[in-house]
Amino acid sequence: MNELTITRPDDWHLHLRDNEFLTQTVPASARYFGRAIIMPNLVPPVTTMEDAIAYKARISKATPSGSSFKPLMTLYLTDNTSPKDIQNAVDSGVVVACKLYPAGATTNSDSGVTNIGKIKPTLEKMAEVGLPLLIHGEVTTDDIDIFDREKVFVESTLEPLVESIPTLKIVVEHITTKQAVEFVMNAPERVAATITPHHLLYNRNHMLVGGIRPHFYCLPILKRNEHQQALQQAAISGNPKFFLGTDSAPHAQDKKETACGCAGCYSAFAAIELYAEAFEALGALDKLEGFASHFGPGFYGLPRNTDTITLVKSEWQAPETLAFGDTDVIPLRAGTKLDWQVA
Ligand SMILES: NC(=O)N[C@@H](CC(=O)O)C(=O)O
Ligand SMILES: [Zn+2]
Ligand SMILES: [Zn+2]
Repeated sequence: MNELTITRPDDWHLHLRDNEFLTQTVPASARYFGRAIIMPNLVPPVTTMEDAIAYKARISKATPSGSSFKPLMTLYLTDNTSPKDIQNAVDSGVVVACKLYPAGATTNSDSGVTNIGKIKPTLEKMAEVGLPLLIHGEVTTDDIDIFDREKVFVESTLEPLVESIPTLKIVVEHITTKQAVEFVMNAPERVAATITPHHLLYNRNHMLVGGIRPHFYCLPILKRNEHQQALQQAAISGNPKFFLGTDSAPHAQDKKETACGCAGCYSAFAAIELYAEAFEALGALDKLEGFASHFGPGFYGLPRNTDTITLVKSEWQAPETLAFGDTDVIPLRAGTKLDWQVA
């Protein structure tokens, strides 16, 4: 297949950062994504409906004229997020979900939730009003190995949470293990997962064999190839619980190439192109449209986009660097050949 036309896709997990960065990050995603779930881990985080409205306005200002790109805003849950905050968020009509970062789990998660038990009434309120809970699913305790943090979170936190609030919609974000795949597959219909392009295309060997490659460092960290294979099978399965979320998370080059580098891969410049490559390698290009364009809106209860985009098989080279505020970001696959382009 040399050409593929699909319903316009959406990105259900995206970091746009803020202020001077928006002029680069927003046009990159607005190029062909219809909508995106905008992650709230700014400094300070987006914790109130007012913050979300103001952030949305800054994103809209950076959206190219003529683009129909729609940011879908989220709130960052803290130990202090109250049921009233949830009600305000829903009433605003701007917030479509709330994000749970276990405190200390990832970039800008210091104000995250220290103990899920503390916000049970808030989560119950979310269930009542139908707001999905988006979860960075990793435990953070020192005694748990970084490669096991998602697996342990599934057992210790997700399984009891799904039971304890029987109507709460949950997205396990950026899953990276076969345990997470199995958990989501066996969970009720109200539980889904996003899968990133980098976790489909790479495993920890790509990051660590022959030299350490900081631009593959993200959280949850790349795992063994058997986990990569489980994610690939989930993505091409046609199961609507698994859908596209890039977790495109740009950091300036000097924040990645340093003694203690930040976690996050920047993929938004070529996201659907990278997914197409991954699906093609699995002989499953026919499954891309469901994953990228149908299952996400289905889960969120939103209409599908009504127009299409066309992917063309035609080799090009990913840029070595891209502008990022007054610095640079090194994109995923910098300087290498990509097979697909959006016409
Ligand atoms: N995925 C990452 O490695 N980093 C994300 C945060 C996140 O999604 O966990 C970021 O904001 O940089
Ligand atoms: Zn995360
Ligand atoms: Zn993320």
